[in-house]
Amino acid sequence: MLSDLTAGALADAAARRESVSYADVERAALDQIPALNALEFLAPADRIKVIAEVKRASPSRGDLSAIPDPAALAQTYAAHGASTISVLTEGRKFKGSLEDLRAVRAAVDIPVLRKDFIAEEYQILEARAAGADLVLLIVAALEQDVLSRLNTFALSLGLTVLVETHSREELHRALEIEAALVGVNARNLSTFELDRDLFGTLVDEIPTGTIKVAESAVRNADDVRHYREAGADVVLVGEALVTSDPAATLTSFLEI
Ligand SMILES: O=C(O)c1ccccc1NCC(=O)[C@H](O)[C@H](O)COP(=O)(O)O
Repeated sequence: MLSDLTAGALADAAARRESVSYADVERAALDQIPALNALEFLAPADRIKVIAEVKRASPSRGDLSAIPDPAALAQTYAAHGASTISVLTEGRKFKGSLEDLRAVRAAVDIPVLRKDFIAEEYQILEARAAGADLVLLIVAALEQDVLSRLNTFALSLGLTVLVETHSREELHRALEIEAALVGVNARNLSTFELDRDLFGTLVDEIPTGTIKVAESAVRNADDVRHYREAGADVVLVGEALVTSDPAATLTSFLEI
């Protein structure tokens, strides 16, 4: 499944490249105002922080929410305490786009993450050109040399990298590239099963000073508490926000 998602994302990037060349997107990326330092926004604090996601649909859950105005949703998230906005830009299964990312970027003054299946430099340039401050790199989708190369490339553009892991081996690969922002995703990308305890089994191996993000499977405030008690600095939440009153739900998450 992950290889299909990545192959689809690469094919879509290749299609966009027909009209926007590498040189064009590089110029647009370098013309942007500097990226916000997401590590400052997500730094450990005496309360949990939330990366709030703009998520219309997913392979595991199908359609979640139409989200006619992603900018307005992002403004609601920001107004109710989100520290960063995640925008799913994958079009085939998640019904997202770079247009969503641009709209969100223009609407909020907190960091914006391009959440996609990134496997080449062109996609990172697209992210920066659209105003992203962070990109996601999924360890399971990348050979170690490619992970390292893309991480270095993203950092060179001033981006922050969220390095996503699903196992001890992947976590060690993330630490090998000295990731400053490490995510443990509860969703098994082959079976889509959720394991809220995975974060807790890996967290002790994440060094002090590294920001620890628990990704996926937050459905209510108890789940946020569970991740917080296990040691999460940040939770990344999609479905629970887009399928409810996002202001009330986010407020309840930040009260724990
Ligand atoms: O959400 C999916 O079904 C999915 C399937 C395959 C790869 C990635 C997938 N989701 C991306 C994410 O990581 C989540 O959108 C994010 O962590 C939020 O998860 P949730 O709060 O459970 O919606």
